[in-house]
Amino acid sequence: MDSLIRVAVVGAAGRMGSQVCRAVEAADDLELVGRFDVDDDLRDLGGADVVVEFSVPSASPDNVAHCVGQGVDVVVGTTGWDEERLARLEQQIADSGHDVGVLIAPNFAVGAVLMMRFAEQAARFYESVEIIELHHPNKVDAPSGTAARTARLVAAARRSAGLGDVPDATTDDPDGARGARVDGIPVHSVRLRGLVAHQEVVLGTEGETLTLRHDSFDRVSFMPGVLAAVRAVGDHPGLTVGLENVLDL
Ligand SMILES: NC(=O)C1=CN([C@@H]2O[C@H](COP(=O)(O)OP(=O)(O)OC[C@H]3O[C@@H](n4cnc5c(N)ncnc54)[C@H](O)[C@@H]3O)[C@@H](O)[C@H]2O)C=CC1
Ligand SMILES: O=C(O)C1=N[C@H](C(=O)O)C[C@H](O)C1
Repeated sequence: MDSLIRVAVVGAAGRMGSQVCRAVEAADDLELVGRFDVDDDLRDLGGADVVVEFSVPSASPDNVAHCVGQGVDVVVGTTGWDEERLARLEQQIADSGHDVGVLIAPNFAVGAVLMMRFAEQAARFYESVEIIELHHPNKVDAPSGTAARTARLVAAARRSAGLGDVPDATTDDPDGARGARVDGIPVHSVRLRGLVAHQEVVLGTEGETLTLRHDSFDRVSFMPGVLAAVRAVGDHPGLTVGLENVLDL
């Protein structure tokens, strides 16, 4: 049998981190060698081959930079990776002198990845599009990373197709009822006890609408994607954004 992949988890005490620890322990080809959370010294990362990072947006860039500096591949699920952060990370990888791979995915659920792809494909056929993301009320960031990425993919597809702004006659919205705009696409965030992670992409044109919806009812839904990324990241040196890159989509 090939040697086991040694995995450490950063953010191990959190909702996602603890689920990842259980998934790694249950996998025959992986070995859990470290659990790190806030205030732990990451040092040599427990001798890990791959780190899985699910912490908070304010801490993730430093944690990932530490792993890169140690020459350890990283799978990142934490949100908040805007263009500026990604550019800085790309430079850190280039400067590290290590042939290291970093895979960042805003959503590891296969259905969510497909939803993003379908939304991108559908975008050019519809004049209107809005995104509604719905999450548990303990989530600290809004809009969700998934919604932000979906909006950017849809906006790029619309631009390629020569579509202009989404139609919207609103001139009077003192309470922000029309939601946020990400790359010109309206995004609405709902926080509700009982939910886990959900998103709708609603597209409309004359006489018809199309609704794409994905629901994660349990955090186990993210685990096949996380484990696929752990197994693949060593074959993807440099920075990779999106699980679709290891799913052959
Ligand atoms: N990509 C994906 O598929 C998914 C991404 N997420 C994202 O993952 C992140 C974590 O989500 P949850 O687990 O629900 O949050 P959580 O709040 O349950 O867990 C975060 C953990 O990070 C720890 N932490 C805080 N500062 C740290 C530091 N400096 N170093 C190491 N650990 C630190 C906290 O103590 C906590 O244990 C969020 O950004 C969330 O949006 C969540 C679900 C799926
Ligand atoms: O915080 C969460 O729970 C989730 N965060 C990610 C996001 O912001 O898109 C992925 C998923 O939606 C769950």
